[in-house]
Amino acid sequence: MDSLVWRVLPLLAILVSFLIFFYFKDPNTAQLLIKLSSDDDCTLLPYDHYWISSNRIVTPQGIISGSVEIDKGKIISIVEGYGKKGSSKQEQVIDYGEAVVMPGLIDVHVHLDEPGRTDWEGFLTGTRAAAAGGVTTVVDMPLNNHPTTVSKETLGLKLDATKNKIYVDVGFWGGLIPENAHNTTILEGLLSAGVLGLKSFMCPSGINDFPMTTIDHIKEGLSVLAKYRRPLLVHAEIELDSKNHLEPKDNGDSHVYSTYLNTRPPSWEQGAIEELVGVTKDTIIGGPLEGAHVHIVHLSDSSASLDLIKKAKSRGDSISVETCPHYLAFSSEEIPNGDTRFKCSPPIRDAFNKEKLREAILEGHIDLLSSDHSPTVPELKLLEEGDFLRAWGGISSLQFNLPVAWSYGKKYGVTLEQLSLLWSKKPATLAGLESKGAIAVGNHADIVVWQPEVEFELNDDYPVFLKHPSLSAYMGRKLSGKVLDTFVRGNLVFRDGKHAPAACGVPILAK
Ligand SMILES: NC(=O)NC(NC(N)=O)C(=O)[O-]
Ligand SMILES: [Zn+2]
Ligand SMILES: [Zn+2]
Repeated sequence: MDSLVWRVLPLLAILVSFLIFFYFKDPNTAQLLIKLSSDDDCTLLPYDHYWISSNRIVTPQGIISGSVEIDKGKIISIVEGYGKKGSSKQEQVIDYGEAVVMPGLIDVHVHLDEPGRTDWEGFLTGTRAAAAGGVTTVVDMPLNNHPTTVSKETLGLKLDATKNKIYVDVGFWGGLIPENAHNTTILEGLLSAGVLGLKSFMCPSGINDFPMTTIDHIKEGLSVLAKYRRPLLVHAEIELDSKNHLEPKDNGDSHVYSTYLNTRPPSWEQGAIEELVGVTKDTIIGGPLEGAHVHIVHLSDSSASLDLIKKAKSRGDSISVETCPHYLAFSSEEIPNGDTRFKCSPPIRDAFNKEKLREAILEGHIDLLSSDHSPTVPELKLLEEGDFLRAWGGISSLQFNLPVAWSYGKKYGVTLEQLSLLWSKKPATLAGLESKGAIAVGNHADIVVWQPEVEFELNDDYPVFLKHPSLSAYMGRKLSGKVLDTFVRGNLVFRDGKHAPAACGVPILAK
């Protein structure tokens, strides 16, 4: 008997050390090995009623020095005066000193690609990266996943795929494609099932089961959306005929960025937006499409396209526009030959265009920022070949939204209050997330705590949680703005490089 115990014990010890090794080596593997389910595993904090104090809390009324009281996931009071917690017991106070306490970022343009293309990204990797970057809510695009999210049933597949995998809250855009634009039953089914709005392409999307829509499909979609009071997001580029193309430079060498840039001129964006504003005129109060809203995603052209949007806004159209950090950080002149990490559509344009986009942000003509995080696998990004014409278009950036927007934005005068409008309040409004987007009493305690002054380099030692870190155009850059802690509905989901043991984000469905 004794000898049996002595034989089993070492085996048991080996098994336990194996489990411990995998747990600390790779938390994803740990999730597969050990089923974690308790509520306590959702948060790195041992209590659910606590205060967060800081000298720099970004609120809708400005930056205050004080404390935010959180109870069971909600903000229940905000007290001005640092060190004055409003409670005599003050049992649980997290004092962040000079670190900035800001509403968590809401990224309304993220391609998580699950189900169907989890080798590109996925709910687990994407939302872990989001949490590490202070993004507390993402809204997932209806394409690159397979099948695309174009019906109640395909939304159901998305929801199934989120189980135990989302570290932050996730909403969903549904797809508007010719097939459902003509079929109100499918479209209403999708909207009733809870997508926050619809998304369509005015040019080929690169995904077979996500065909482009004409302006007539868009009108049909808007008339349904008007009833639900939810937005239509549009990839606004339209393929114009060859006479509108600029002459290819550099002999059409596909390893040179300008060759690709010339294939998608600003007139493609202008052409699409011209058609759109012809329709958004009907969204004015009292108009036939009152209740509908058009949101133009990832605007790159800061000239005529932006003018059209400004004019439509001043006329009272229900229209908004986003741009992405890569259009504010990079310019075409700097993109090295063959570096396909920078390929996206619409393309990154020249430095003059970038400056105009920056001005438009400061002047309030651009409503919000989003990442358009759209990764793929290395084989399709063609880094080895460096072929801009054949490589997949999409920038990988979700984890770096905050430090990138801050590092490049502060140089031209963006303030913390503006950042929180562009990344939290306005995106919450677009997506209809009433309890998110601001540090305000009654709201979800979705909070990022970060140090704007701390600099770091995105090198190989930096903990990147994206599925394919090497595909991000930001690798190798020096940035400022280190995320310390991320709270999602009061759960501390990320602290100083480490995630909570379990994924307790929730799917957000519109009612
Ligand atoms: N299928 C995509 O993910 N496309 C995306 N690609 C980019 N932006 O290059 C997009 O949002 O258009
Ligand atoms: Zn797009
Ligand atoms: Zn996109």
